Parts: sequence; structure tokens; C-alpha cells
Amino acid sequence: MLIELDGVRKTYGRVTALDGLSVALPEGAIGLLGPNGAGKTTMIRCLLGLIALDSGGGRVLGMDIRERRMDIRQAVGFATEDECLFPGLMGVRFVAYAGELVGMAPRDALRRAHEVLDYVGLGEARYRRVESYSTGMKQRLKIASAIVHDPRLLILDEPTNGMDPAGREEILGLARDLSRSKGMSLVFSSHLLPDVEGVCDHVMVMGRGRLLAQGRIDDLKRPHDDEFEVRVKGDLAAFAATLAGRGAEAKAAEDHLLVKLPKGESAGVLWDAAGRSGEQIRALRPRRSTLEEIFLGALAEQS
Ligand SMILES: Nc1ncnc2c1ncn2[C@@H]1O[C@H](COP(=O)(O)OP(=O)(O)OP(=O)(O)O)[C@@H](O)[C@H]1O
Repeated sequence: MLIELDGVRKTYGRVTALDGLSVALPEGAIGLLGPNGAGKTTMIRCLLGLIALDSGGGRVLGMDIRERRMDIRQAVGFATEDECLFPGLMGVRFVAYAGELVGMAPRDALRRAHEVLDYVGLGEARYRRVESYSTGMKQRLKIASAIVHDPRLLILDEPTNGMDPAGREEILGLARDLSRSKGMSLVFSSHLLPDVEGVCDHVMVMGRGRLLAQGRIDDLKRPHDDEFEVRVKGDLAAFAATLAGRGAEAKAAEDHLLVKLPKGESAGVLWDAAGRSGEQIRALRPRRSTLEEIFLGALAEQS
């Protein structure tokens, strides 16, 4: 298991940030979802041993989170949500310093800093001071610092926050490459569901310090037996009008129609309508829940 937590409780004064959180997550790319204040960042801090738990325990990569904090930090990389750069330092020095903080020898840390800066696309900016970097460059610098020691698990907390679309795509591309080509496990915390879906194969939904849902995204996407994605050869708009005449709701979506059948009807109504309007159905499959529906459904069950 990548992460196992067992009844973790963490309070800050009167605020309960984690309320007996138990979860077991497999290796892979895990999306961490939850509304503001759900406890995502607190959970990440607990995993890294950065804060003391009130009760409960757990393991990261099989290592006990109370007893093996230093080992965990050497095996895990963490790119925080906050800006944590030291002004005046050149990019390459900043990344090498991050390596030294987790126990790398200075020469190895410097050599790896050059490598990871090239990897994240900051090779040419390596000798610039970090405060002169753009938002996107700072984010890539954080990722470089988090992977300098070649961790088995990389935790990214809101990595695309405040980024423009091109910068965001670059970060998502890096996250995908680290997970799929470099074999690194990921915990990817984000409010942006398309980002999570573009990178992760597994999600965990939190609310008020508890686990609300978790699983493989593909398994959580339930098929609906009264809604279909329909591809047709012919006139999509005409077919939609024929379906509307039969009491179905049909919406165009890219190159296909999303059709909700009238109550009590089966998919036969689609074939029948196609026959009448002269369109050919090329593909027909039940619509599956979106990640947004999974997320909102999990929150609704809690309240
Ligand atoms: N250092 C702290 N002192 C007091 N309360 C805190 C502290 N850190 C977090 N909290 C509180 O604990 C709860 C969980 O916060 P946390 O930051 O873990 O949530 P989150 O899911 O990461 O939220 P966000 O999406 O807004 O980052 C919140 O009510 C927050 O106000």
C-alpha cells in the first residue's frame, strides 16, 4: 500500500481538522479532493510527520508515520501550495539545497539539481534568482525541488493554482510523465476536477476531516441505464429533434448526442427514432457519471 491511515485525529484548538480518518490507498496517481477546510493539507502534513497527531497512526510506503519521519521524508517529495522560495538564491542552488535538506551529499545534490531543472524545463533559467521567476516557473521549481532526491512518492498540493492554461498544461504534463513514465506514485491535491482526471487513476474524497469516498476513477464512474451517448451518421440536429418528439432529452456534446430516455422507456426508443428519421446509429453506450458527480454525490451523502 502507498498510504494507510488508521483513525487519525488532529485538532487545532477547537477545530477538528482530521476526525478519525482511515484510508488505504494503492500505489499509483491518487487525486485528493475535498472542499476548503476538508483537511487535505493537514492529512499531507501528517503523512510527512510535519505535525503531531492527537491519536491514530499510519504508514507511508510501509513506514510508520510516527516512528520513521526522516525515512519518509527521504522517500517522499512534497511541493507545497505556499510560496516557499528564498529570495536571492539562484534556481540551481535552491534545488540543490532542497536535496541537501533530505540528506543528499552536496555534490550529488548539485548534479541532480541540474538534471531535474533540465527535466522541468528550467535549464536556461538555472542561474537566475528565484524571485525573478514567473508563477509557472516557480511552480516548476517547486516540483524540481520535490523530485531532486528521486522520491518514490511525490505529493503535489494545488500545483496548478493561479496558473494560465499553457502553464497549467505543462504542470499536468510533468505530473503525468512522472507517474506514467518515471513510475513515481503521486498524491495530487486539487480543486480542479479536470486536472485530477487528467493525471490520476484513483481518487479520495474528503469532507470535514473524514473519508467520504475512494476508488479507481473508472470504477466510481457508474453507468446510467437511462442515459446514453449516441453517435450517428447523418444529421445530429434532426435526430435530436426526432428524439425530443419522442419525449427524450437530447443534447449535442462534441460529435455525439447525450440522450436521457423518457421515464420507463428502454434504449429501443433510440433505434426506433433513428429508423424513422433515416439516421444510422454508429455507437451507443450508457453515460457514465462524471468526476464532478462523484465528488458532489460524496459530499451530499455526508450532509
Ligand atoms: N495551523 C492551523 N491552526 C489552526 N487551524 C488550522 C491550522 N491548519 C488548518 N487548520 C484548520 O483545519 C481545518 C482543515 O484545514 P486544511 O488546511 O487541512 O484543509 P484543506 O482541505 O487543505 O483546505 P483548503 O482546500 O482550503 O486548502 C480547517 O478548518 C482549517 O482552518
